[in-house]
Amino acid sequence: MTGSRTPLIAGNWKMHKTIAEAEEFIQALLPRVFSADGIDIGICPPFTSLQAMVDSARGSAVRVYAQNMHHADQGAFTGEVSAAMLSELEVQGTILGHSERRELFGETDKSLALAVPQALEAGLEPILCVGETEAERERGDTERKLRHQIQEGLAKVADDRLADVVIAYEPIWAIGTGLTATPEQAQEACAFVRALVGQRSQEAADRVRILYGGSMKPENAAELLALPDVDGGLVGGASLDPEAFAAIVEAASA
Ligand SMILES: O=C[C@H](O)COP(=O)(O)O
Repeated sequence: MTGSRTPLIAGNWKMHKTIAEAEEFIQALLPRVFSADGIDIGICPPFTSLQAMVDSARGSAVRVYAQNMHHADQGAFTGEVSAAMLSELEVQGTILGHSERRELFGETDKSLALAVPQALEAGLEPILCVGETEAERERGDTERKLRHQIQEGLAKVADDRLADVVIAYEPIWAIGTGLTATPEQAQEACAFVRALVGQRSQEAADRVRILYGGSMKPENAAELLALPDVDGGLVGGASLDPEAFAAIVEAASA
């Protein structure tokens, strides 16, 4: 992290927590992060808990993000929600292109290229996820994959809006596996992502926030968050527990 970029620690709950469980979580989290200064804290609950979390977190340091959004204004897209529907809820933003969405629900770079500017236009902060599989890393294709995902995903974003996108580097082999990228691997990939943004605009590259995601937990957070090109974390499993999540926020404040 560098002093010029505000760190963001965002918890992606995936398909976990009912409204009652989400309420219990936020009531336990708020006093634990009360004094976290200069850190943006985000939670990304399922759609069903968004309104309740926005209401409960109002006035606190915690911002609420959705986990997904469709790129169209409206239409026959059963099960999807639009940017306008999310901004009406007063959420801060939304995750886009999580590897689980890409792998299990067929999301493509092409559809994400439409969703990212759509979110920005609606006043939402997109968290665009990118990352390589284990096989891609083993055959030396990490940079090629990241280049493709970043170039395509940001293709329709104007240069002067690039820094309003948050990018999450999540090596797929580290998600939910307990395997974490080494600090060298995380730094190398995040620096590469920043350089890709720099090919469009150096100013944006200096300002854009790049998160690391993949088995981040209290035990490894400080080391990862100290890396110069890692500006925060997109936390899965460890974000389900208020104590563990608060400890990661604490590591970002150190
Ligand atoms: O969005 C979060 C990531 O998929 C990381 O999940 P994880 O921390 O459970 O590995």
